[in-house]
Amino acid sequence: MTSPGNHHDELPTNNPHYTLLGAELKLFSDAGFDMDRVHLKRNASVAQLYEDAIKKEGAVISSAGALINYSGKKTGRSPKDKRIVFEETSKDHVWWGPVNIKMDEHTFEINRERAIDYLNTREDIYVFDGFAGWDPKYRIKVRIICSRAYHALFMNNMLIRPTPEELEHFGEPDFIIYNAGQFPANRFTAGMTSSTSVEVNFKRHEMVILGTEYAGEMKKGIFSVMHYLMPVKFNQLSLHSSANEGPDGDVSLFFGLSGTGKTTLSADPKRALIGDDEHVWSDEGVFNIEGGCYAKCIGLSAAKEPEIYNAIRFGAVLENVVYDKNTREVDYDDVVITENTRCSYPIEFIPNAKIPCMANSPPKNIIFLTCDAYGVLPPVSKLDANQAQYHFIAGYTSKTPGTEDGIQEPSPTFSTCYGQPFIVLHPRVYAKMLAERMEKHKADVWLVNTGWAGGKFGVGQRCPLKYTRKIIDSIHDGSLAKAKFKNFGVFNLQIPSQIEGVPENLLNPATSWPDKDAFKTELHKLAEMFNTNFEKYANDVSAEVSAAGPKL
Ligand SMILES: Nc1ncnc2c1ncn2[C@@H]1O[C@H](COP(=O)(O)OP(=O)(O)O)[C@@H](O)[C@H]1O
Ligand SMILES: C=C(OP(=O)(O)O)C(=O)O
Ligand SMILES: [Mn+2]
Repeated sequence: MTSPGNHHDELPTNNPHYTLLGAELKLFSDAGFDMDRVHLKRNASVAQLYEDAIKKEGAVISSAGALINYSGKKTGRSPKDKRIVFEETSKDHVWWGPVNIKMDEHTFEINRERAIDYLNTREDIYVFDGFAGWDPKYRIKVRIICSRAYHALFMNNMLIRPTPEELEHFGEPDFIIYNAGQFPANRFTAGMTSSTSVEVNFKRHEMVILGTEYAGEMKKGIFSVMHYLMPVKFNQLSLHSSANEGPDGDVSLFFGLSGTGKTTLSADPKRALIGDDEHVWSDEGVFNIEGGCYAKCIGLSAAKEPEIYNAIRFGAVLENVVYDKNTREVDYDDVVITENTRCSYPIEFIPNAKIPCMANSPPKNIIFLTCDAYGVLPPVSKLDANQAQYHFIAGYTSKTPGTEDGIQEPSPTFSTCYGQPFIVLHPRVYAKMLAERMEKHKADVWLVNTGWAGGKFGVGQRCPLKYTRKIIDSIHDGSLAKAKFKNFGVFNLQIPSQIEGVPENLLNPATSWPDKDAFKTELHKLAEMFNTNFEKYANDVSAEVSAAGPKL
């Protein structure tokens, strides 16, 4: 079982799939790894990754058994440092611009070499082989190569974990991430502007990470890859949404930018969790891309979010949290390191997860989560088909502090497809596929504002989670679809007059704001922002969709 120079004899023998042999090993030497020196640890056990992270990276075990790690300087994504390689296979598909910034092939090669050179200097190199996409018809094989045990454990949680048989017959991966995030990029390399670089090469099926140890880059990187491959190669629709399923098999999708409530609201004891962040609406139904969840930990409590709270145990990875040195208890309210404290855990840590994470029916309810910082949009409204298109393309919401480098307070944004940082193709491509599917399967579409509400609920406070949950319940039990609606002017949204368990006053910002003039001013201001933002999409949609926006 040993090959020259590769210290396999030192490895535990109780995991026969640990070792890479022959042709598989040759992929590493061909890539530039110094096989006489490096020590590959492939799909190492959770226990071993814990030990390594503790010994080498200063990780500690929380009182609940999770592994507490730190990602260093970067505690959120670095969208300004993300690049896509401009080459013959990608050039006509990618929506080039501020989201998908071009990088030339040569620069990619320089950075890739730099990453591998750095990895060659490490004592251990961690390899994690897993899948993205639960439906075997559309899944891809992903290989993570990294220098931190913490990153390997993170991707062990976030990708779909292979069975021993699948690992044994894994073969050549469809996509590889080289994560040398501990080492900086060279700012003086042509085309580079900082020492952080997150770059995807669709021709080479590779991604390179330098100068950031924020683990979320890897999972969102794979999401970008799927956001390209699914529509382009498979004609299937990838979605930045969570998904769950009711006892009768009805599927709900929750779209939303980071921090809007995908993870929180999809973990619902009354429903089976399909996934918390990335899905595909395929010809067969809905499937999750990932094998785990990545929850925000800020303000987390057992009382408010018991499913997530209890998922934080042995095997889970806690990032950038503050803990008590004696008890090892985590203080989820302490945000001195970052507001973007996180935990990743395998999806089966949520008690009612649906494994395999897929449903063979199309969604019945589609919920657009928005976090309105102005407190103008109602907590829930019903959208018609044109409004659904309009709002999906507009993607109005707020950025949550800490999720992106440099965002310090909730900042209003139009994040197209409710996930602008991750889309690779022009928004019209995803919007068209969504419209076709919604039309065919007659899904109901709801706009839910989990952000600031007006009146006594407003002023510095988000819509209380317990009321948002009641709203979601009323969607799922069918009562909301049958409710009496009235028109919410300017935006022309249909809002319900009543929902059981929700104060009536909360449902209509026009009445919940104590200062009516201030409300009107804010409403008009937001409507104008919508109209200005949508001008750039005027030629991409029908006249009916364009007309579905606010009217002043
Ligand atoms: N009304 C609400 N609905 C959903 N989440 C809320 C609400 N009010 C506060 N929150 C908090 O907002 C955060 C939502 O984050 P999360 O569910 O992880 O979002 P996402 O998965 O979309 O990134 C959680 O910390 C949650 O406790
Ligand atoms: C991990 C992220 O997303 P989400 O909050 O949607 O899980 C992110 O935006 O970096
Ligand atoms: Mn989430």
